[in-house]
Amino acid sequence: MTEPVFSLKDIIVTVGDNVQILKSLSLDIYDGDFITVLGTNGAGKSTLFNTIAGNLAINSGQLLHHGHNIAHESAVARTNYIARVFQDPKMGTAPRMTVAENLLLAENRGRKRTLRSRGLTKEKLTEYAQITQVMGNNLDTRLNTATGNLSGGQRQALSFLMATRVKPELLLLDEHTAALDPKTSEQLMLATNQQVTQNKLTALMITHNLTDALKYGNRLLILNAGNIVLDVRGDDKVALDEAQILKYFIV
Ligand SMILES: Nc1ncnc2c1ncn2[C@@H]1O[C@H](COP(=O)(O)OP(=O)(O)OP(=O)(O)O)[C@@H](O)[C@H]1O
Repeated sequence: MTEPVFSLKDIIVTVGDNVQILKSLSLDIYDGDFITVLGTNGAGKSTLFNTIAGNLAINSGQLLHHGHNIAHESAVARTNYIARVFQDPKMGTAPRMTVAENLLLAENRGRKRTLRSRGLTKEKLTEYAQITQVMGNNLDTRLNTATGNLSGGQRQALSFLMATRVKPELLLLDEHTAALDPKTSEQLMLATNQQVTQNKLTALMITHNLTDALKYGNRLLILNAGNIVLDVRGDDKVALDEAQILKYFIV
């Protein structure tokens, strides 16, 4: 069987007075997995992402990347192979820089100075027009606009493109469509699915939208009280419905 790209083994995370918020959580993430992550408020979904991204220390257990324990690696070091898109459109982009400048910045992430691209050439701008056009929200007409002047949907689409400009080994989507109006949210979700499947990205997506969780991805997780209570993939996921999912939403 293929080795997982990331493996969480018996992860315990405690806060405050020894309160466990992840309780011996184990999870193997395989190349190409597109996993939707559900759970009640406070179930531990963002804590799981913070743990994987290195924003929260683990108390015990192992976090393996291709078999190597990265639990003590800094969050900054992990950005070389893990990318994240947050719920808040203001995060993930530099507001005073233009769309094109932000994309160039993302492209240079993790590269040595000598390998950096030569700046915003005509060819680059043509390439950026093509990749932004795919997002279907006129971002391609705003390449020279300061990011702070974009709509929330355009800014989230840009955050997504930046997170995936250099193909990450793991993409963490943290309710990235939740702050958008229904139409814009659906548009970004469709573009997300297209990009994740076409580019064979490995991704975890937290959502409170049961329809999206069922519709997208090859695998679905439900967290409850700091642990995984359901982990289904393939045909088992296809066979799930909202009523079955809701049975796992125990507060
Ligand atoms: N740094 C922290 N200090 C104290 N408690 C924390 C910390 N981080 C998370 N928690 C607590 O851990 C629990 C899980 O929080 P988490 O944010 O992971 O839940 P969630 O599933 O993402 O919820 P939501 O759907 O509301 O975003 C909550 O009870 C939260 O209050």
